[in-house]
Amino acid sequence: MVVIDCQNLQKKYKGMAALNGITFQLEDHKITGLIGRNGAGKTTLLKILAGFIRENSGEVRVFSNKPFNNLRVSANSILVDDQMSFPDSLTLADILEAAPSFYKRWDAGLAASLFDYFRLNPKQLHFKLSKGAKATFNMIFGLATRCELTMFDEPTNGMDEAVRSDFYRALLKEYIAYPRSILISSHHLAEMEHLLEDILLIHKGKVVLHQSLEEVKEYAVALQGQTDIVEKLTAEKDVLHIKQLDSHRKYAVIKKEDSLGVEGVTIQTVSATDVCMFMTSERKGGIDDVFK
Ligand SMILES: Nc1ncnc2c1ncn2[C@@H]1O[C@H](COP(=O)(O)OP(=O)(O)OP(=O)(O)O)[C@@H](O)[C@H]1O
Repeated sequence: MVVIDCQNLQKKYKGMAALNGITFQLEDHKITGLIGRNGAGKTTLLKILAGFIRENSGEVRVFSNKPFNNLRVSANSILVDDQMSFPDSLTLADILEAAPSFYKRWDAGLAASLFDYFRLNPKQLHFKLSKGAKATFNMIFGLATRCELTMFDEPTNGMDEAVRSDFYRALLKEYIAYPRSILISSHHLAEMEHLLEDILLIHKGKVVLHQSLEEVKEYAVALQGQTDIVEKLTAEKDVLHIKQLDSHRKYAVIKKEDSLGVEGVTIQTVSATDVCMFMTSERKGGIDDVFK
């Protein structure tokens, strides 16, 4: 079943395009990583999907409904981010108590166990929590809703190493026990790679790549060897990244293809993180280009 359907989605802020024709579909029961550089449009996309803001043009459907101001969408989806706000007068315990009246699949047992594990104080007010404690509470809230569509925007921001690793584990365990559609934006692809089935890579408000993680890992190869041989081999190719290693050796990343074997050149795999970084880089040589 298609949970999210975006067709040529556009969003502008004061005339500047944040989303510039986003088209993709998300099937249910998958964990998808929403990856992109700063300013790529990830938060804007998530806010539109959650129904918080409205697109300027194009089509967006969540559970076949337009999400903006839609009760069916908001009761079955949640966006966990650092802007989640609750009434100032409510303690954390009050928030957890009120949650099931809106989220019908709310799991009070899970919320209570995670709350204890992370040693949160039930009498604390949400707006007074530290950055890390707020991120932890929001994550617990998001998981306990068991919403059919659960979206996280940079959920580990502010969490320490141990909490981040616990979060990824809790997310995976929850997903296995109660499958749902999870869309998670992060700058830390490498550390959450083990969770992901698919990658949705966006750049400048457009989808650059939407593939399974396995396909992304197979997307490119790196050639390393004598400069003239590497240059000859990559002359007609779509080069994603290039780096001069020393006075006579070069490193180049190209789209994977068969029969590249040439003596004097080693062929290496390219990680999903690097594929995403190279495909969204303005310069083929990255930061090195600035110092040429
Ligand atoms: N409320 C706003 N008013 C004006 N411009 C905005 C607003 N929100 C976002 N933008 C702009 O829209 C573009 C996309 O921003 P968005 O926050 O969606 O990107 P992002 O991929 O989430 O970035 P980051 O990884 O840095 O959080 C950026 O150029 C940003 O400056």
